[in-house]
Amino acid sequence: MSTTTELPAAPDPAPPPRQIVLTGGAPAGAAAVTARAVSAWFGDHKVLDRVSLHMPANEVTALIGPSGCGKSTFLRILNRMHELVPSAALAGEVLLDDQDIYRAEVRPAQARVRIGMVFQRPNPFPAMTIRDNVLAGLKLAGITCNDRPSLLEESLTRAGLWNEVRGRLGTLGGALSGGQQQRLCIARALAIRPQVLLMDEPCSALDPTSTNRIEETIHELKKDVTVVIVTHNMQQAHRVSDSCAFFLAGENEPGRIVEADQTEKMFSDPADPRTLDYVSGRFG
Ligand SMILES: Nc1ncnc2c1ncn2[C@@H]1O[C@H](COP(=O)(O)OP(=O)(O)OP(=O)(O)O)[C@@H](O)[C@H]1O
Repeated sequence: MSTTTELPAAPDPAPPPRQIVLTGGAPAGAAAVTARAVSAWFGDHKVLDRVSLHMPANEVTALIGPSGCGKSTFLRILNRMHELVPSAALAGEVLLDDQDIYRAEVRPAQARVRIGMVFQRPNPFPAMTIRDNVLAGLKLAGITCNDRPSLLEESLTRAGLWNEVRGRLGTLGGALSGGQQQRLCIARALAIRPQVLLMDEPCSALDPTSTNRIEETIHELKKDVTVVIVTHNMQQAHRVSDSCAFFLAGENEPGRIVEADQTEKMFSDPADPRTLDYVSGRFG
């Protein structure tokens, strides 16, 4: 006797994931940032003197050095925020890949779409929902998105927050913990898909567990964004960065870079003894 066995029907192939398309934003992919002979002033107070530094694409560069040596000023020059201070002036060039972000035809807002920033204190819009916080930058930057729910999920996932908030996207951003608020701010910065993310002491207001989460996030981020981070925490600089630049200002002198190199070299065998003294906690 012969029997025929019907093969079960093959399952339908899963539909391909819909591609999220942003219109009016930055070009895709991380970009390198190069500062050439950057000097900066507040009024007649010169705070940086001819700082040159290359920050490679898809890497994390840490800016380290004692308080007041100009790290934050340098960071703010990299996305044209320095010029928001009325007395501020600067000289030199900042190249994003090979284009000067200070050339006449570039509007500051355009530069800030390509080079996002996360600040020391989490600054979500407290009365806005988590969803609206993340997507807030699109409207401000004049960017449209074909699939906002997917962009929301993508941004929160990249910021390491999706699993914690996926069930309460309509609740207020101000109700999250400090560490979650900082990751919400990272998601907000990522939602417009910048090529570079600047982080100014992003963990200094956070507990060790939240700090750890943000460091993990930074590791993930460099796959598709260049990260430049200011940190006073030498262990953090060592853990998260590929290269470091050590800033120092003498008394009544502007800040300068003493040395910049691969992080491992800076922490184990720096060229300048002042770098070793600083990274090993002997001053600053
Ligand atoms: N808005 C401002 N107006 C005037 N001077 C300023 C302003 N911001 C910074 N400065 C001065 O510029 C110098 C460099 O400050 P900056 O904040 O860049 O240093 P920093 O290395 O980031 O310090 P910290 O590690 O303490 O944040 C300091 O002398 C500071 O007082």
